[in-house]
Amino acid sequence: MPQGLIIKGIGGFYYVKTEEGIVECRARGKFRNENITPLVGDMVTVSIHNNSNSLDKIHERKNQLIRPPVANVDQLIIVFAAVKPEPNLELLDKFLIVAELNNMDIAICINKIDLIEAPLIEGMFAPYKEAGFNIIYTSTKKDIGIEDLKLYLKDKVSVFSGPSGVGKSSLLNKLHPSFNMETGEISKKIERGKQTTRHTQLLELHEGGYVADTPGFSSLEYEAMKVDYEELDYLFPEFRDFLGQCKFTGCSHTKEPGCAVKNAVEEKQVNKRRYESYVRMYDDIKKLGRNYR
Ligand SMILES: Nc1nc2c(ncn2[C@@H]2O[C@H](COP(=O)(O)OP(=O)(O)OP(=O)(O)O)[C@@H](O)[C@H]2O)c(=O)[nH]1
Ligand SMILES: [Zn+2]
Repeated sequence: MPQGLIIKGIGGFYYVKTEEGIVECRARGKFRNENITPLVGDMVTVSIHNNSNSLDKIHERKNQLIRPPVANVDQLIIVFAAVKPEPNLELLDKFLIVAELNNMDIAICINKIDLIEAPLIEGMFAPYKEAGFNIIYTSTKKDIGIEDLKLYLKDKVSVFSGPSGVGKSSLLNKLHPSFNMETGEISKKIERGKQTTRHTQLLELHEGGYVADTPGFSSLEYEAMKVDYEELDYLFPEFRDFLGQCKFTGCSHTKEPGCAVKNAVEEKQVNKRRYESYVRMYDDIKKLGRNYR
């Protein structure tokens, strides 16, 4: 029986990319009974019949995003603008947590670099580079960095995410001729209502790999609050070398004496602003408690 990837779902039909081509099929009734909805990005087994094909099995998911609804996301492309709007680094830190939490690869894409001097913006993101994150600088206006971005997308299933107005739709339009997404500010507000009913599709890139045609929204930041506060430290990759070296086991790295992470901040081995972002998230998550889930 053929296996493949769901690239589109619309009106009860799923479109599965198999080795033999795209198979249009309906999901078997058992999924509805079990309250399981097949998602774009699912690996599935289908069977071919004369009158209608059926989607028989959904393979185990490695992760799943809610907005946009995509399963098995390999990579989150977190888009911020160099300016207009000014990058909100605390929000960026939350996006990074969501990606780490879901075992997704991460690329930070800083768009609109045509609007600012390169050293200024590189300085701002140096701590992220030092922490090991991939950073791509792009401009859709001046066609900068688009080829670099394509290299990151190759052979992966990627979802773009980031705040409003940073240029996500503009970037997607650059990547694939059929994206044709609405960009700009004025028409955007009118389109907003429509966007919620839009069906997400995975578009196959010429170079190999897929990109979701619906970008994620900044609501992704709330996903970050689902992490256990005890596990938050591990999700800051630049802390990892110091974990386990604090005086107290179970150190929260917020107020305890003899904390190796705080010490690393003082010795400038860990960026202070990233550390402060950690403390704020730690306090917020603790306040929310486990009721939030
Ligand atoms: N100067 C400059 N402007 C850009 C660039 N990329 C996009 N823009 C502009 O920024 C505005 C927002 O771009 P969009 O692509 O609609 O941004 P978005 O992230 O999809 O926005 P939402 O749909 O609100 O989430 C538009 O006016 C674009 O023309 C760039 O590289 N440089
Ligand atoms: Zn500590």
